[in-house]
Amino acid sequence: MHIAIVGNIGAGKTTLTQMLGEYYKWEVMYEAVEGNPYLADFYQDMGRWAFNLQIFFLNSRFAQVQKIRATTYSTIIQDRTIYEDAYIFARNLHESGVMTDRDYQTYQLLFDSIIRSVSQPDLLIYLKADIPKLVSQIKKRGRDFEAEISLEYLSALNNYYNDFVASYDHGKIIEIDVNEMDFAANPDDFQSIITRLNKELFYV
Ligand SMILES: Nc1ncnc2c1ncn2[C@@H]1O[C@H](COP(=O)(O)OP(=O)(O)OP(=O)(O)O)[C@@H](O)[C@H]1O
Repeated sequence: MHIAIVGNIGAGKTTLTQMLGEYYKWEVMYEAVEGNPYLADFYQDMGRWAFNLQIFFLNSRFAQVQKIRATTYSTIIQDRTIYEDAYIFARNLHESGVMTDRDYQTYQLLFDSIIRSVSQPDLLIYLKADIPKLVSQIKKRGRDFEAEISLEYLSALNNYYNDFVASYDHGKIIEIDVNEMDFAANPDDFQSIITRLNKELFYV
């Protein structure tokens, strides 16, 4: 089974991926942040590095979905999906004028070829958070290269996330509003997520 957590920067995907992986003994797949050759440069100069970063993420996410496809014996939980790269991040970079038309077209042609051989996740878990929550979590983790992320960027991404979730038709999706939650520190919050997942996955 393939389960994936989707959500904006700072929504808490990585933490929840790790916690659910431990709880259910699922295999976990994180996104490439440490050792990502473009991410820090991208946040310094988006226009220069947008295309390079998108190609890097697309390739790394494609490698993940191929691995997930080849894994038939266990459940895998994935931290962010290939859909978010294309339908949210790349689309936003193009529509905000950061990525040129020709780069975006090249990206899309590659994405279209790739997506034909990608199986959809069995379940998506969308962590929905408003801007103040995202900002406070980004600040809390204190990555230098994320210090300059603007409110406009976060809020444009949130709009694309809402569109994406509203029109998602590749499979099941559940939405968890995390604005008032701290599932890392509060066991009741984590339990409420487990209860929802048990219902969804195991009908209990
Ligand atoms: N396709 C993409 N285009 C641009 N930036 C991306 C893309 N995919 C991921 N990123 C960036 O890579 C970093 C990923 O960090 P991380 O794995 O901690 O996830 P996150 O998005 O911060 O979410 P969370 O806090 O929910 O785990 C973030 O700065 C994120 O914006």
